[in-house]
Amino acid sequence: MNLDTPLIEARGLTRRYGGLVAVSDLTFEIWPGEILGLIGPNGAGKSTTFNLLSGHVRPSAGTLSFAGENIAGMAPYQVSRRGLVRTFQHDSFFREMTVVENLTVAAHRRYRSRKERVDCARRIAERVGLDRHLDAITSSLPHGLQRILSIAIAITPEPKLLGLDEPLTGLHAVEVERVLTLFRTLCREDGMTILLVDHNMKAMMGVCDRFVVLHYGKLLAQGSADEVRSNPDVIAAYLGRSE
Ligand SMILES: Nc1ncnc2c1ncn2[C@@H]1O[C@H](COP(=O)(O)OP(=O)(O)OP(=O)(O)O)[C@@H](O)[C@H]1O
Repeated sequence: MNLDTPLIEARGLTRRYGGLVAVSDLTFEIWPGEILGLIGPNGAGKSTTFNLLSGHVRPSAGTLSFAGENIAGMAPYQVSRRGLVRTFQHDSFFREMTVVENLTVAAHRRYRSRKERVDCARRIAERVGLDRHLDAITSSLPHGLQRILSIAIAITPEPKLLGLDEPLTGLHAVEVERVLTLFRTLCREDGMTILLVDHNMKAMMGVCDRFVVLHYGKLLAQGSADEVRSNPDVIAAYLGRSE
């Protein structure tokens, strides 16, 4: 991994919906090994930016590269094959299957033999702390563990960049801490890069290395938690929201 080269490089990224510019001339980078928080008030363009990166939305203008390769306009499956894997706001797994069965399905693309897939499933389960729940039916797990399973499925192909769309929604405080610890581990120990979008600002401020702040689709600010927290433009954009 070349730490001097951005993993994501967006230049003038723009997405229009008729007369509405959801993302406007956005230029930013995501660096290898960081947890980047994408924040901004409601309607700022976070989801659209996230969808542009993962290929779920096509740019109207601008360039977008991932690990040095132009990915603007690629389909989601092409982007994910290159190592940019995302989660969605809803959990995506087979609810009536067990944890190990879900993870075995997720290992399908990486391994050919059933034994290799099951071994991989067990390894990933251990990595994220689901090893005690291998045979639990997924729908019977507490919400926090279901969320961890979604993340486990996303990391099974060993992505270079893991995009997490509101992964903390609906989790109670203990579950949030557990998931944040997992994010830190994935970055620090597994060398993964994480893009995080979430409305839980306290958690975001605690876990993200750096922030990109959007407002009306434009880049408003970027920097560390302290830098964006003390930025008058950011404070004004949030109109005194204390979180
Ligand atoms: N498919 C679409 N068609 C038309 N307008 C859209 C579409 N998707 C998003 N928009 C508009 O683009 C703007 C940015 O929306 P987006 O969902 O990216 O913001 P957001 O920061 O994720 O908001 P939130 O925090 O509320 O989820 C909004 O004005 C939204 O209404």
